[in-house]
Amino acid sequence: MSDANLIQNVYEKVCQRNAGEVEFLQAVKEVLDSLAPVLAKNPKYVDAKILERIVEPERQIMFRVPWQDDNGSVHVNRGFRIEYNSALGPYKGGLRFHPTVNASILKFLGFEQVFKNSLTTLPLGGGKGGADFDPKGKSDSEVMRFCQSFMTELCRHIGPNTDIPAGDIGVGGREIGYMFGQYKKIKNAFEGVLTGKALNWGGSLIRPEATGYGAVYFAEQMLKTRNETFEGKVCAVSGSGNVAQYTVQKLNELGGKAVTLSDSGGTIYDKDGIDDEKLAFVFELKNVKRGRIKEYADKFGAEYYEGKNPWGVKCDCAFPSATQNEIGKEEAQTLLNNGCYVISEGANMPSTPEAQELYVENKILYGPAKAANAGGVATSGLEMSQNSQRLSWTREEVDEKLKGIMAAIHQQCFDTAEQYGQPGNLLMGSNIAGFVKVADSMLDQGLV
Ligand SMILES: NC(=O)C1=CN([C@@H]2O[C@H](COP(=O)(O)OP(=O)(O)OC[C@H]3O[C@@H](n4cnc5c(N)ncnc54)[C@H](OP(=O)(O)O)[C@@H]3O)[C@@H](O)[C@H]2O)C=CC1
Ligand SMILES: O=C(O)CCC(=O)C(=O)O
Repeated sequence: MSDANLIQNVYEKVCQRNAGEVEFLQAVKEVLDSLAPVLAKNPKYVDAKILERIVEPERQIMFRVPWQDDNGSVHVNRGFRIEYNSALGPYKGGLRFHPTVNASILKFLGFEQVFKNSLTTLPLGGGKGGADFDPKGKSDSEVMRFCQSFMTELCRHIGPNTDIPAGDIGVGGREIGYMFGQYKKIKNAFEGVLTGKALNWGGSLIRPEATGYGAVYFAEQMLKTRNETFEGKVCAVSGSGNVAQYTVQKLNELGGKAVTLSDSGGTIYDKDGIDDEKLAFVFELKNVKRGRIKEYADKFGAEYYEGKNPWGVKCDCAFPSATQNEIGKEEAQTLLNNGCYVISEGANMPSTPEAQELYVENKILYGPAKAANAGGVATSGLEMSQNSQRLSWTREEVDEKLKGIMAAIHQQCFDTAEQYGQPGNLLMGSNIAGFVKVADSMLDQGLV
């Protein structure tokens, strides 16, 4: 059978076994579509059925999460942990609390995480988890009770050498704190079982900043290949949560001008730029008051586009930092028509396959999610190292390491794309470079 046919067969089997899981199937197809030249060079992967094994999660855990609201009413949510692949190290990846969470979304995220973590060069396997719980509009006490109930079950499955969750959409410092407290109480162990912890009790400097900073460092590396910098570049950023906030902060520091932010209600457009003072308002609005981005427009007289995303705004660079499939073919074409030529994905799988095809065809500087947003999990890896050594590194030390890791990831993707005859195609480069290390480790470890 030809390698292309083998890949098609594997994909069809995944479709049959995971019928209707559209996000998961999309993520699998993207990786498989890059792999024919790797199989041609490495028949050992075919013989050992690496593709058939790598698409299947090692373990999928689903559980009931009962909790009580402030009025005493009982609610039941569904919790998950997908322990996808441990060839490179313990399972590592975030937890998402959002009403749309289901097995398909967490399997796509877990699958992506395997290759992303491989690119970081750190010893991290891949996993993801979460619940269809919506923290929006809930009191702190309700969020705490939910987190405690979630961890009461999850704690059986995780540990500092087994599986180390972190944050993602809807899970920030507050939620990590409540979950850590419950884990410690049940296990009677103060250990590095979660990352994204607060500094006082085992967190790392720069972890909150890392995903956003990393996406900007990655874009900086892409610009460097054309002898350019961020100086004067107009940047569109989506989302207004953790990743978006620190993306804007780093862009400001490097001379870029961020002009948009968004949430599920709409987009703000500030043609003068979201400077550090305005960004401080966003930090307070989103992380303390937990308000809507529209209030930025009210406060600073910026434009507000109700129900719209930022991709219609003229920009040089785009940083999708909200959620999956937020840039479709039409939005991608609009970005290109408006002169955008740098896309660095802070969110996971924010571009549809049709949008990705346009980026590659037009040879723009495209940093795919599993490479461009790997700074978050990489810094989680640095948090784990500090926990193991009972040490805390300085802000400068962690930031330097993050910068070095992002440059190394870019170089790996760039070199791999060249090696496989597709110079500049970092989509292909990231998929192949991420895959090869995991595949080789699976071969080393036998049929497990
Ligand atoms: N945190 C991390 O370290 C990492 C995060 N990522 C990815 O980055 C992205 C953002 O995560 P993060 O910043 O942590 O999450 P947050 O919860 O802090 O922020 C998410 C932001 O995205 C918006 N958003 C979420 N869903 C939608 C939607 N369906 N439509 C429009 N806007 C939406 C939210 O708006 P609203 O409040 O209205 O829902 C909010 O502004 C995700 O794709 C995540 O997987 C990737 C690597 C690491
Ligand atoms: O820091 C981590 O472990 C998880 C980060 C994450 O969820 C991601 O990279 O998507």
